[in-house]
Amino acid sequence: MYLHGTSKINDKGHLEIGGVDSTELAQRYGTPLYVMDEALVRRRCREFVDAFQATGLKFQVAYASKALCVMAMCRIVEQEGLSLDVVSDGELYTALQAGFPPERIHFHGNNKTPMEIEMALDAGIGCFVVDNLTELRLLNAIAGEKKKQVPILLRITPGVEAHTHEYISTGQIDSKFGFDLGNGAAFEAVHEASQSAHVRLLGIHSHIGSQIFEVEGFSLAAEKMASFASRVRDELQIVFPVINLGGGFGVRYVEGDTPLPMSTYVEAIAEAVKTQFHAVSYPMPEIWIEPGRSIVGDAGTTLYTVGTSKDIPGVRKYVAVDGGMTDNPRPALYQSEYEAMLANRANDAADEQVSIAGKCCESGDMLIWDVQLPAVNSGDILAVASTGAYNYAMASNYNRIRRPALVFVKDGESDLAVKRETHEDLVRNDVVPERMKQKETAR
Ligand SMILES: Cc1ncc(COP(=O)(O)O)c(C=O)c1O
Ligand SMILES: N[C@@H](CCCC[NH3+])C(=O)O
Repeated sequence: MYLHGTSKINDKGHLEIGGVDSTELAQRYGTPLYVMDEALVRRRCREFVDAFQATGLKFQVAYASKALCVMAMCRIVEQEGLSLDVVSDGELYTALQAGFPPERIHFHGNNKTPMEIEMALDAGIGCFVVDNLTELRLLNAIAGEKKKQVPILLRITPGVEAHTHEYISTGQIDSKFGFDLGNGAAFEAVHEASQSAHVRLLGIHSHIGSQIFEVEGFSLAAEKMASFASRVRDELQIVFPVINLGGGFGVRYVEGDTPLPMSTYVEAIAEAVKTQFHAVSYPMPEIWIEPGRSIVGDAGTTLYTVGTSKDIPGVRKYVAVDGGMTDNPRPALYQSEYEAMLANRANDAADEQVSIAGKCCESGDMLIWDVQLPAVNSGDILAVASTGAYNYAMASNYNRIRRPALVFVKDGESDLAVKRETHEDLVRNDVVPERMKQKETAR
Protein backbone atom coordinates (compact mmCIF):
# COMPACT_ATOMS: atom_id res chain seq x y z
CA MET A 1 0.00 0.00 0.00
CA TYR A 2 1.26 3.45 -0.88
CA LEU A 3 2.04 5.51 2.23
CA HIS A 4 0.42 8.95 1.90
CA GLY A 5 1.30 12.10 3.86
CA THR A 6 2.70 11.34 7.32
CA SER A 7 1.93 7.59 7.11
CA LYS A 8 4.91 5.34 7.78
CA ILE A 9 5.84 1.97 9.23
CA ASN A 10 7.17 2.34 12.78
CA ASP A 11 9.80 0.17 14.47
CA LYS A 12 7.12 -2.18 15.79
CA GLY A 13 6.20 -2.92 12.19
CA HIS A 14 2.89 -1.08 12.59
CA LEU A 15 1.32 1.53 10.34
CA GLU A 16 1.67 4.95 11.93
CA ILE A 17 -0.31 8.01 10.83
CA GLY A 18 0.30 11.53 12.13
CA GLY A 19 2.80 10.06 14.59
CA VAL A 20 0.16 7.75 16.11
CA ASP A 21 0.34 3.95 15.97
CA SER A 22 -2.75 2.82 14.04
CA THR A 23 -3.12 -0.33 16.18
CA GLU A 24 -3.44 1.95 19.21
CA LEU A 25 -6.07 3.97 17.39
CA ALA A 26 -7.99 0.79 16.65
CA GLN A 27 -7.73 -0.23 20.29
CA ARG A 28 -8.74 3.13 21.69
CA TYR A 29 -11.58 4.08 19.34
CA GLY A 30 -12.62 0.69 17.97
CA THR A 31 -13.07 -0.26 14.33
CA PRO A 32 -14.09 0.53 11.67
CA LEU A 33 -12.41 3.88 12.18
CA TYR A 34 -11.83 6.74 9.75
CA VAL A 35 -8.41 8.30 10.41
CA MET A 36 -7.64 11.71 8.90
CA ASP A 37 -4.04 12.92 8.53
CA GLU A 38 -4.53 16.55 9.52
CA ALA A 39 -1.11 17.71 8.32
CA LEU A 40 -1.86 16.35 4.84
CA VAL A 41 -5.28 18.04 4.72
CA ARG A 42 -3.69 21.36 5.65
CA ARG A 43 -0.88 20.81 3.15
CA ARG A 44 -3.39 20.28 0.35
CA CYS A 45 -5.28 23.46 1.30
CA ARG A 46 -2.00 25.40 1.21
CA GLU A 47 -0.90 23.90 -2.11
CA PHE A 48 -3.95 25.43 -3.81
CA VAL A 49 -3.68 28.79 -2.05
CA ASP A 50 0.10 29.11 -2.51
CA ALA A 51 -0.13 28.22 -6.20
CA PHE A 52 -2.77 30.89 -6.77
CA GLN A 53 -0.83 33.45 -4.76
CA ALA A 54 2.19 32.82 -6.98
CA THR A 55 0.15 33.81 -10.05
CA GLY A 56 -0.60 37.24 -8.60
CA LEU A 57 -4.23 36.87 -9.73
CA LYS A 58 -7.35 37.35 -7.64
CA PHE A 59 -8.81 34.01 -6.56
CA GLN A 60 -10.98 32.06 -4.12
CA VAL A 61 -10.50 28.40 -3.27
CA ALA A 62 -13.72 26.93 -1.86
CA TYR A 63 -13.51 23.48 -0.28
CA ALA A 64 -16.35 21.36 -1.68
CA SER A 65 -17.63 20.10 1.65
CA LYS A 66 -19.63 17.27 0.06
CA ALA A 67 -16.37 15.28 0.12
CA LEU A 68 -16.27 15.32 3.93
CA CYS A 69 -18.56 17.64 5.84
CA VAL A 70 -17.97 17.52 9.56
CA MET A 71 -17.53 20.47 11.91
CA ALA A 72 -13.83 19.79 12.53
CA MET A 73 -13.20 19.89 8.79
CA CYS A 74 -15.03 23.22 8.52
CA ARG A 75 -12.73 24.58 11.24
CA ILE A 76 -9.59 23.48 9.39
CA VAL A 77 -10.84 25.03 6.15
CA GLU A 78 -11.67 28.26 7.98
CA GLN A 79 -8.23 28.38 9.59
CA GLU A 80 -6.55 27.80 6.22
CA GLY A 81 -8.44 30.77 4.76
CA LEU A 82 -10.50 28.84 2.19
CA SER A 83 -14.14 29.40 1.33
CA LEU A 84 -16.70 26.59 1.57
CA ASP A 85 -19.10 25.10 -0.94
CA VAL A 86 -22.29 23.50 0.43
CA VAL A 87 -25.09 21.71 -1.41
CA SER A 88 -27.78 21.23 1.20
CA ASP A 89 -29.31 22.68 4.35
CA GLY A 90 -27.44 19.95 6.25
CA GLU A 91 -24.01 20.98 4.99
CA LEU A 92 -24.93 24.63 5.54
CA TYR A 93 -26.07 23.87 9.08
CA THR A 94 -22.84 21.98 9.82
CA ALA A 95 -20.74 24.89 8.55
CA LEU A 96 -22.70 27.48 10.54
CA GLN A 97 -22.57 25.36 13.69
CA ALA A 98 -18.80 25.16 13.23
CA GLY A 99 -18.68 28.96 13.15
CA PHE A 100 -17.73 29.15 9.48
CA PRO A 101 -18.07 32.76 8.22
CA PRO A 102 -21.32 32.80 6.16
CA GLU A 103 -19.95 35.34 3.70
CA ARG A 104 -17.40 32.72 2.59
CA ILE A 105 -20.07 30.06 1.90
CA HIS A 106 -21.25 29.24 -1.63
CA PHE A 107 -24.51 27.33 -2.07
CA HIS A 108 -24.70 24.75 -4.89
CA GLY A 109 -27.29 22.22 -6.00
CA ASN A 110 -29.77 21.53 -8.79
CA ASN A 111 -32.88 21.57 -6.62
CA LYS A 112 -32.54 23.96 -3.71
CA THR A 113 -35.78 24.01 -1.76
CA PRO A 114 -37.51 27.21 -0.60
CA MET A 115 -36.51 26.28 2.96
CA GLU A 116 -32.84 25.94 1.98
CA ILE A 117 -32.91 29.25 0.12
CA GLU A 118 -34.49 31.02 3.10
CA MET A 119 -32.01 29.49 5.50
CA ALA A 120 -29.05 30.55 3.38
CA LEU A 121 -30.42 34.07 2.86
CA ASP A 122 -31.06 34.47 6.57
CA ALA A 123 -27.51 33.30 7.32
CA GLY A 124 -26.14 35.86 4.84
CA ILE A 125 -24.09 33.45 2.70
CA GLY A 126 -21.65 34.82 0.14
CA CYS A 127 -23.12 33.47 -3.07
CA PHE A 128 -25.63 31.10 -4.66
CA VAL A 129 -24.59 29.04 -7.67
CA VAL A 130 -27.87 29.05 -9.57
CA ASP A 131 -28.54 25.90 -11.56
CA ASN A 132 -31.80 26.56 -13.45
CA LEU A 133 -34.53 29.13 -14.18
CA THR A 134 -36.95 27.77 -11.58
CA GLU A 135 -34.31 28.40 -8.94
CA LEU A 136 -33.43 31.83 -10.34
CA ARG A 137 -37.06 32.93 -10.10
CA LEU A 138 -37.58 31.41 -6.67
CA LEU A 139 -34.39 32.96 -5.32
CA ASN A 140 -35.27 36.36 -6.77
CA ALA A 141 -38.74 36.18 -5.21
CA ILE A 142 -37.59 35.06 -1.76
CA ALA A 143 -34.71 37.57 -1.71
CA GLY A 144 -37.26 40.24 -2.72
CA GLU A 145 -39.52 39.34 0.23
CA LYS A 146 -36.51 39.72 2.48
CA LYS A 147 -35.54 42.98 0.76
CA LYS A 148 -32.14 41.59 -0.17
CA GLN A 149 -30.00 41.49 -3.27
CA VAL A 150 -28.02 38.28 -3.41
CA PRO A 151 -24.78 37.58 -5.30
CA ILE A 152 -25.06 34.68 -7.75
CA LEU A 153 -23.08 32.68 -10.26
CA LEU A 154 -24.88 30.83 -13.04
CA ARG A 155 -23.88 27.21 -13.50
CA ILE A 156 -23.07 26.58 -17.14
CA THR A 157 -22.84 23.16 -18.77
CA PRO A 158 -19.86 23.75 -21.01
CA GLY A 159 -20.13 20.55 -23.07
CA VAL A 160 -16.74 19.30 -21.89
CA GLU A 161 -16.51 15.59 -21.17
CA ALA A 162 -13.92 14.82 -18.53
CA HIS A 163 -12.30 11.39 -18.73
CA THR A 164 -13.77 9.84 -15.63
CA HIS A 165 -16.52 7.44 -14.55
CA GLU A 166 -19.80 8.46 -16.23
CA TYR A 167 -21.62 8.84 -12.91
CA ILE A 168 -19.11 11.44 -11.70
CA SER A 169 -18.74 13.29 -14.99
CA THR A 170 -20.91 16.43 -15.00
CA GLY A 171 -19.79 18.87 -17.70
CA GLN A 172 -21.28 17.03 -20.68
CA ILE A 173 -24.46 18.22 -22.43
CA ASP A 174 -26.57 15.29 -21.21
CA SER A 175 -26.36 16.25 -17.54
CA LYS A 176 -28.93 17.20 -14.92
CA PHE A 177 -26.80 20.19 -13.93
CA GLY A 178 -26.70 23.73 -15.21
CA PHE A 179 -27.60 25.91 -18.19
CA ASP A 180 -26.56 24.56 -21.55
CA LEU A 181 -24.10 26.68 -23.46
CA GLY A 182 -24.88 25.30 -26.90
CA ASN A 183 -28.67 25.66 -27.02
CA GLY A 184 -28.92 29.23 -25.79
CA ALA A 185 -30.16 28.39 -22.27
CA ALA A 186 -27.09 29.96 -20.65
CA PHE A 187 -27.48 33.18 -22.60
CA GLU A 188 -31.17 33.45 -21.73
CA ALA A 189 -30.35 32.83 -18.07
CA VAL A 190 -27.82 35.67 -18.04
CA HIS A 191 -30.38 37.94 -19.63
CA GLU A 192 -33.06 37.01 -17.11
CA ALA A 193 -30.66 37.31 -14.16
CA SER A 194 -29.67 40.77 -15.32
CA GLN A 195 -33.35 41.77 -15.25
CA SER A 196 -33.96 40.26 -11.78
CA ALA A 197 -33.84 43.00 -9.17
CA HIS A 198 -32.90 40.82 -6.21
CA VAL A 199 -29.91 38.97 -7.62
CA ARG A 200 -26.52 40.41 -8.49
CA LEU A 201 -24.80 38.44 -11.24
CA LEU A 202 -21.15 37.91 -10.28
CA GLY A 203 -20.28 35.50 -13.05
CA ILE A 204 -20.44 31.98 -14.39
CA HIS A 205 -19.50 28.57 -13.08
CA SER A 206 -18.59 25.24 -14.66
CA HIS A 207 -17.64 21.89 -13.19
CA ILE A 208 -16.56 19.24 -15.66
CA GLY A 209 -16.37 16.16 -13.42
CA SER A 210 -14.38 14.48 -10.70
CA GLN A 211 -11.13 12.49 -10.32
CA ILE A 212 -9.54 14.16 -13.36
CA PHE A 213 -5.84 13.58 -14.09
CA GLU A 214 -5.25 16.07 -16.91
CA VAL A 215 -5.48 19.82 -17.35
CA GLU A 216 -6.90 19.91 -20.89
CA GLY A 217 -10.54 19.70 -19.76
CA PHE A 218 -10.10 22.76 -17.53
CA SER A 219 -8.36 24.70 -20.33
CA LEU A 220 -11.17 23.83 -22.72
CA ALA A 221 -13.79 24.89 -20.17
CA ALA A 222 -11.93 28.21 -19.69
CA GLU A 223 -11.94 28.73 -23.44
CA LYS A 224 -15.69 28.15 -23.66
CA MET A 225 -16.36 30.42 -20.67
CA ALA A 226 -14.27 33.21 -22.23
CA SER A 227 -16.03 33.03 -25.54
CA PHE A 228 -19.43 33.02 -23.80
CA ALA A 229 -18.43 35.93 -21.54
CA SER A 230 -17.31 37.88 -24.57
CA ARG A 231 -20.61 37.30 -26.37
CA VAL A 232 -22.53 38.37 -23.24
CA ARG A 233 -20.44 41.54 -23.00
CA ASP A 234 -20.95 42.37 -26.68
CA GLU A 235 -24.68 41.68 -26.79
CA LEU A 236 -25.86 42.47 -23.26
CA GLN A 237 -23.13 44.86 -22.05
CA ILE A 238 -22.58 42.71 -18.96
CA VAL A 239 -19.05 41.97 -17.70
CA PHE A 240 -18.49 39.11 -15.25
CA PRO A 241 -16.06 39.81 -12.39
CA VAL A 242 -15.85 36.08 -11.46
CA ILE A 243 -15.21 32.81 -13.32
CA ASN A 244 -15.55 29.58 -11.33
CA LEU A 245 -14.04 26.44 -12.86
CA GLY A 246 -15.26 23.98 -10.23
CA GLY A 247 -13.34 21.08 -8.72
CA GLY A 248 -12.47 17.59 -9.85
CA PHE A 249 -8.70 17.33 -9.34
CA GLY A 250 -7.72 13.68 -9.09
CA VAL A 251 -5.99 11.85 -6.23
CA ARG A 252 -4.10 8.59 -5.96
CA TYR A 253 -6.14 5.58 -4.89
CA VAL A 254 -4.09 2.79 -6.49
CA GLU A 255 -0.93 2.32 -8.47
CA GLY A 256 -1.49 3.66 -11.96
CA ASP A 257 -3.44 6.71 -10.74
CA THR A 258 -1.37 9.68 -11.79
CA PRO A 259 -2.50 12.82 -9.98
CA LEU A 260 -0.77 16.04 -10.93
CA PRO A 261 0.64 18.32 -8.26
CA MET A 262 -2.16 20.72 -7.22
CA SER A 263 0.03 23.60 -8.40
CA THR A 264 -0.02 22.17 -11.93
CA TYR A 265 -3.83 22.29 -12.06
CA VAL A 266 -3.84 25.85 -10.67
CA GLU A 267 -1.13 27.08 -13.05
CA ALA A 268 -2.91 25.56 -16.04
CA ILE A 269 -6.25 27.07 -15.02
CA ALA A 270 -4.70 30.49 -14.37
CA GLU A 271 -2.83 30.38 -17.67
CA ALA A 272 -5.89 29.29 -19.64
CA VAL A 273 -8.12 31.96 -18.09
CA LYS A 274 -5.46 34.63 -18.68
CA THR A 275 -4.88 33.62 -22.30
CA GLN A 276 -8.52 33.08 -23.23
CA PHE A 277 -9.88 36.24 -21.63
CA HIS A 278 -6.98 38.29 -22.95
CA ALA A 279 -7.72 36.97 -26.43
CA VAL A 280 -11.19 38.53 -26.29
CA SER A 281 -9.87 41.73 -24.62
CA TYR A 282 -11.80 40.97 -21.43
CA PRO A 283 -10.84 42.40 -18.02
CA MET A 284 -9.15 39.59 -16.07
CA PRO A 285 -11.84 37.99 -13.86
CA GLU A 286 -11.29 36.64 -10.37
CA ILE A 287 -10.80 32.84 -10.58
CA TRP A 288 -12.66 30.57 -8.19
CA ILE A 289 -12.22 26.80 -7.84
CA GLU A 290 -13.92 24.15 -5.68
CA PRO A 291 -11.68 21.18 -4.80
CA GLY A 292 -13.22 18.50 -2.61
CA ARG A 293 -11.59 15.10 -3.09
CA SER A 294 -8.10 16.57 -3.57
CA ILE A 295 -8.24 18.28 -0.15
CA VAL A 296 -9.25 15.22 1.90
CA GLY A 297 -9.07 12.10 -0.29
CA ASP A 298 -5.57 10.76 0.26
CA ALA A 299 -5.48 12.05 3.87
CA GLY A 300 -8.00 9.41 4.94
CA THR A 301 -7.32 5.81 6.01
CA THR A 302 -9.97 3.41 7.27
CA LEU A 303 -9.01 0.81 9.87
CA TYR A 304 -11.00 -2.42 10.06
CA THR A 305 -10.74 -5.58 12.13
CA VAL A 306 -10.59 -8.81 10.19
CA GLY A 307 -13.23 -11.35 11.18
CA THR A 308 -14.07 -14.40 9.12
CA SER A 309 -12.62 -15.76 5.91
CA LYS A 310 -13.81 -18.22 3.31
CA ASP A 311 -11.41 -20.06 1.05
CA ILE A 312 -12.84 -21.51 -2.16
CA PRO A 313 -9.93 -23.58 -3.51
CA GLY A 314 -9.15 -22.72 -7.08
CA VAL A 315 -11.55 -19.78 -7.02
CA ARG A 316 -10.66 -17.18 -4.39
CA LYS A 317 -10.31 -16.45 -0.69
CA TYR A 318 -12.71 -13.96 0.84
CA VAL A 319 -11.61 -12.12 3.96
CA ALA A 320 -14.40 -10.24 5.75
CA VAL A 321 -13.94 -7.06 7.78
CA ASP A 322 -16.23 -5.34 10.29
CA GLY A 323 -17.33 -2.62 7.83
CA GLY A 324 -17.89 -2.48 4.10
CA MET A 325 -20.26 -0.72 1.73
CA THR A 326 -21.91 1.12 4.62
CA ASP A 327 -18.71 3.05 5.38
CA ASN A 328 -17.35 2.99 1.81
CA PRO A 329 -19.95 2.56 -0.95
CA ARG A 330 -17.58 3.68 -3.72
CA PRO A 331 -16.45 0.22 -4.92
CA ALA A 332 -20.11 -0.88 -5.19
CA LEU A 333 -21.18 2.38 -6.86
CA TYR A 334 -18.28 3.15 -9.19
CA GLN A 335 -16.14 0.00 -9.21
CA SER A 336 -13.54 2.14 -7.39
CA GLU A 337 -10.30 0.47 -6.46
CA TYR A 338 -8.39 0.73 -3.20
CA GLU A 339 -5.10 -0.43 -1.70
CA ALA A 340 -4.77 -2.08 1.70
CA MET A 341 -2.21 -3.43 4.14
CA LEU A 342 -2.18 -5.18 7.50
CA ALA A 343 -1.60 -2.30 9.91
CA ASN A 344 -0.38 -4.60 12.70
CA ARG A 345 2.00 -6.65 10.51
CA ALA A 346 3.19 -4.14 7.98
CA ASN A 347 6.60 -5.75 7.42
CA ASP A 348 5.34 -9.30 6.86
CA ALA A 349 5.68 -10.63 3.33
CA ALA A 350 2.49 -10.11 1.32
CA ASP A 351 2.36 -13.59 -0.14
CA GLU A 352 -1.36 -14.33 -0.23
CA GLN A 353 -3.94 -12.99 -2.65
CA VAL A 354 -7.35 -12.37 -1.07
CA SER A 355 -10.48 -10.32 -1.69
CA ILE A 356 -11.84 -8.05 1.04
CA ALA A 357 -15.55 -8.38 1.73
CA GLY A 358 -17.78 -6.25 3.91
CA LYS A 359 -20.34 -7.56 6.42
CA CYS A 360 -23.55 -6.50 4.65
CA CYS A 361 -26.18 -8.90 3.35
CA GLU A 362 -25.24 -8.07 -0.21
CA SER A 363 -22.96 -9.98 -2.58
CA GLY A 364 -21.77 -6.68 -4.07
CA ASP A 365 -20.48 -5.58 -0.67
CA MET A 366 -16.82 -5.92 -1.61
CA LEU A 367 -14.14 -3.39 -0.70
CA ILE A 368 -11.24 -4.79 -2.71
CA TRP A 369 -10.99 -7.59 -5.25
CA ASP A 370 -7.61 -9.37 -5.35
CA VAL A 371 -5.14 -7.72 -3.02
CA GLN A 372 -1.79 -9.15 -1.91
CA LEU A 373 -1.52 -9.39 1.90
CA PRO A 374 0.38 -11.49 4.43
CA ALA A 375 -1.67 -14.59 5.44
CA VAL A 376 -4.54 -12.89 7.25
CA ASN A 377 -5.81 -13.94 10.68
CA SER A 378 -8.96 -13.05 12.50
CA GLY A 379 -8.19 -10.00 14.67
CA ASP A 380 -5.68 -8.45 12.26
CA ILE A 381 -6.14 -4.73 11.58
CA LEU A 382 -6.65 -3.95 7.92
CA ALA A 383 -5.89 -0.41 6.72
CA VAL A 384 -7.45 0.86 3.48
CA ALA A 385 -5.86 4.00 2.04
CA SER A 386 -7.30 7.12 0.40
CA THR A 387 -10.70 6.96 2.05
CA GLY A 388 -10.93 10.63 3.12
CA ALA A 389 -13.34 11.76 0.40
CA TYR A 390 -16.89 10.50 -0.22
CA ASN A 391 -16.59 7.72 2.37
CA TYR A 392 -17.89 9.09 5.67
CA ALA A 393 -19.84 11.56 3.50
CA MET A 394 -21.66 8.73 1.71
CA ALA A 395 -21.88 6.28 4.59
CA SER A 396 -25.23 4.71 5.38
CA ASN A 397 -26.96 2.65 8.05
CA TYR A 398 -27.87 -0.16 5.67
CA ASN A 399 -28.46 -3.35 7.66
CA ARG A 400 -28.66 -0.95 10.62
CA ILE A 401 -24.90 -0.92 10.80
CA ARG A 402 -23.66 1.96 12.93
CA ARG A 403 -21.56 4.62 11.22
CA PRO A 404 -17.92 4.58 12.41
CA ALA A 405 -16.08 7.21 14.40
CA LEU A 406 -13.73 9.65 12.69
CA VAL A 407 -10.51 10.97 14.23
CA PHE A 408 -7.95 13.54 13.16
CA VAL A 409 -4.32 12.68 13.94
CA LYS A 410 -1.38 15.07 14.05
CA ASP A 411 2.03 15.22 15.76
CA GLY A 412 1.42 12.12 17.86
CA GLU A 413 -2.05 13.20 19.04
CA SER A 414 -5.46 11.89 18.04
CA ASP A 415 -8.72 13.79 18.40
CA LEU A 416 -12.23 12.50 17.98
CA ALA A 417 -14.13 14.53 15.35
CA VAL A 418 -17.17 12.25 14.95
CA LYS A 419 -18.31 9.77 17.60
CA ARG A 420 -19.22 6.23 16.62
CA GLU A 421 -22.98 5.90 16.38
CA THR A 422 -24.69 4.11 19.23
CA HIS A 423 -27.60 1.68 19.15
CA GLU A 424 -29.74 4.48 20.60
CA ASP A 425 -28.74 6.68 17.65
CA LEU A 426 -30.13 4.05 15.31
CA VAL A 427 -33.63 4.16 16.80
CA ARG A 428 -33.61 7.85 17.79
CA ASN A 429 -36.06 8.83 15.03
CA ASP A 430 -38.16 5.66 15.11
CA VAL A 431 -41.67 6.00 16.44
CA VAL A 432 -43.88 3.03 17.30
CA PRO A 433 -47.49 4.09 16.65
CA GLU A 434 -49.83 3.44 19.61
CA ARG A 435 -51.89 0.84 17.72
CA MET A 436 -48.76 -1.23 17.17
CA LYS A 437 -47.90 -1.40 20.85
CA GLN A 438 -50.41 -4.11 21.74
CA LYS A 439 -48.99 -7.62 21.71
CA GLU A 440 -50.96 -9.13 18.88
CA THR A 441 -53.25 -7.81 16.19
CA ALA A 442 -56.86 -8.54 17.08
CA ARG A 443 -58.28 -10.25 13.99
C1 LIG B 1 -20.24 21.66 -8.51
C2 LIG B 1 -19.16 20.85 -7.90
N1 LIG B 1 -18.09 21.48 -7.39
C3 LIG B 1 -17.09 20.79 -6.80
C4 LIG B 1 -17.12 19.42 -6.72
C5 LIG B 1 -15.98 18.72 -6.05
O1 LIG B 1 -15.40 17.81 -6.86
P1 LIG B 1 -14.08 17.03 -6.39
O2 LIG B 1 -14.38 16.43 -5.09
O3 LIG B 1 -13.87 16.04 -7.45
O4 LIG B 1 -12.99 18.05 -6.32
C6 LIG B 1 -18.20 18.72 -7.25
C7 LIG B 1 -18.25 17.25 -7.27
O5 LIG B 1 -17.88 16.65 -8.27
C8 LIG B 1 -19.25 19.46 -7.85
O6 LIG B 1 -20.31 18.85 -8.35
N1 LIG C 1 -19.26 10.90 -4.85
C1 LIG C 1 -18.43 10.79 -6.00
C2 LIG C 1 -18.08 12.07 -6.62
C3 LIG C 1 -19.23 12.97 -6.81
C4 LIG C 1 -18.73 14.33 -6.85
C5 LIG C 1 -19.78 15.33 -6.57
N2 LIG C 1 -20.26 16.01 -7.77
C6 LIG C 1 -17.21 9.96 -5.69
O1 LIG C 1 -17.14 9.37 -4.67
O2 LIG C 1 -16.30 9.85 -6.46
